[in-house]
Amino acid sequence: MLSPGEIEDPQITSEQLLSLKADIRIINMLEELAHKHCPSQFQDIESGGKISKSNDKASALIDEGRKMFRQKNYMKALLAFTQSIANALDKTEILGLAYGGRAEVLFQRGFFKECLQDIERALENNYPKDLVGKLLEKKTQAELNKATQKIKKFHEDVPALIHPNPKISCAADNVEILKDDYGGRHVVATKNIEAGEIISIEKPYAVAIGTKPSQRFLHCHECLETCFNLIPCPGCRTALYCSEKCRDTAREFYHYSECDLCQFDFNELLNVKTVLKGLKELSTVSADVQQFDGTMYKSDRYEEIQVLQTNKEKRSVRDLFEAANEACIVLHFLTKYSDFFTKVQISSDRLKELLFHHYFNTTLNKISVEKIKKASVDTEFHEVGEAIYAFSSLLNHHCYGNVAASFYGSTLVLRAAKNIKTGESCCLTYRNYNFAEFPKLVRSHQLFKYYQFTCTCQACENNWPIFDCLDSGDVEAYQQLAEEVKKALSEANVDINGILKVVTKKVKEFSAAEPTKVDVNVKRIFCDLLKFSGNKIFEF
Ligand SMILES: C[S@@+](CC[C@H](N)C(=O)[O-])C[C@H]1O[C@@H](n2cnc3c(N)ncnc32)[C@H](O)[C@@H]1O
Repeated sequence: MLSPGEIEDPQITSEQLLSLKADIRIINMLEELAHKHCPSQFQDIESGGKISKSNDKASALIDEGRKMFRQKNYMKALLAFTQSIANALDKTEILGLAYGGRAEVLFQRGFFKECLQDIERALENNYPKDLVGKLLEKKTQAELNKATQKIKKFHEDVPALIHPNPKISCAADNVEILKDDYGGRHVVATKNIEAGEIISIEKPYAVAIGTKPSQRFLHCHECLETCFNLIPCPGCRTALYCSEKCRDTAREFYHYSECDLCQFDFNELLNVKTVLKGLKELSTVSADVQQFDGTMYKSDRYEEIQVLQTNKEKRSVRDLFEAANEACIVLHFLTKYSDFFTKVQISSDRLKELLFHHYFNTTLNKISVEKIKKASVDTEFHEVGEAIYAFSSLLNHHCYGNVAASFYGSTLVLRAAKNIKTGESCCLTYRNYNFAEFPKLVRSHQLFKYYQFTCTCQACENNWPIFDCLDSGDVEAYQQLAEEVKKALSEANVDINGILKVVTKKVKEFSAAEPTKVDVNVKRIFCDLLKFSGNKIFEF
């Protein structure tokens, strides 16, 4: 793909581009430049070839899976068989063999329910007749062992909203959405909220799985739940799902055309998914329901997503170019290689504009979906993917945020990370740019780079020092608490709720003044503990 540096033209400034006003005029001007400087970029991508499913590749991956299984490297075996399943052609013996191989691995690791599902799938996909007898023996053994399976679900149930907000579908009745000239829309407490209280429980509008094998071969690409026996999209070798339900939902709402893009290695772009889903929604929902009347803020409606901030007017030429270039490339491939325009009534120019708009809208509002690795006072996080949320995106940034995020699959639960007073803004700490870890200069630079604003939070205005220079606080009491946390989270004695009560009590005692080292540590432990009932990493 053409890099923005290659079209850097001293004649153009972002002011001149933005003075063209209409997005389509900006995109067309940048497209013209791209054609002038790199006329072959579409062909370059096309010459990489359409990478479709291949039984040769699938067969090689089965061999790899078997080798890993013999070496007792069960995780690598699982990844190889799942990749083989993604590559194998539907209803072929190779697909049957890949399911059969994975069933063996799942049996070995005690995932009997998943093993039984894969045995059924192997049988439905032409598993070789001479090997069926052995597979059925495994089935009998798995049936016998099913009741002994230890891990039945990968996280606690998503909590319930006890007092729903009458105006925001995913929120509790303790917040409202306000708007001002400086920070735009933001979320404000309408009553005193105690540390730990739920603010919202929100499902994403769209998600995009990460690109690493540990992300894409162990999680559903639609709901981001952990799954050790994913099933493939029958059309491309990219998308994998935890169930037929997720596969069908994805196909209905965005994969209907994304599937054709996947074959050119456009790896699940969040902005493209959002546009495809939005267009499908607009074309299928009746005009009455579609009308955004402002009485209820909804998380599953495109209007809410479309009007999320873009900061387009503050972007550099480089950013504008990248967005325009991506929009033109996606349009080219959709036009040439999919039947998108027979499914959705829209002009090419309008589609380009929407892709351009959502490029910015997504980069500014996307939230990273995390998993937590069990530890005591030093918790590790791993990203599963990225998602876009209509309400949670409205929380502004604070370098010592008062809201904690936990994920259950892709469902995002926001809770107060300390006591929040009526009228106070509810804020997250974007990309974890917190005052204790990053000096003000670094925070300002990064926040401006990613979000185009200058932070004026208490920590920035009052120049709070970084962790090492803070007052210590009651260290003795902290050490005692840290020991209790360690004990409560030790393998033999996991008692999240008990220890959470103890830590919540401490967090509620925080004063409004500059935090001490102990305050910062206790708040971090508190936020981590809130996450323990959500996504976790499981040993396989
Ligand atoms: C994810 S959005 C938050 C919602 C946004 N305020 C809106 O109106 O849609 C991020 C953008 O909000 C604004 N913002 C967030 N935190 C801010 C803060 N502390 N001060 C000023 N602007 C802020 C910036 O424009 C930033 O790019």
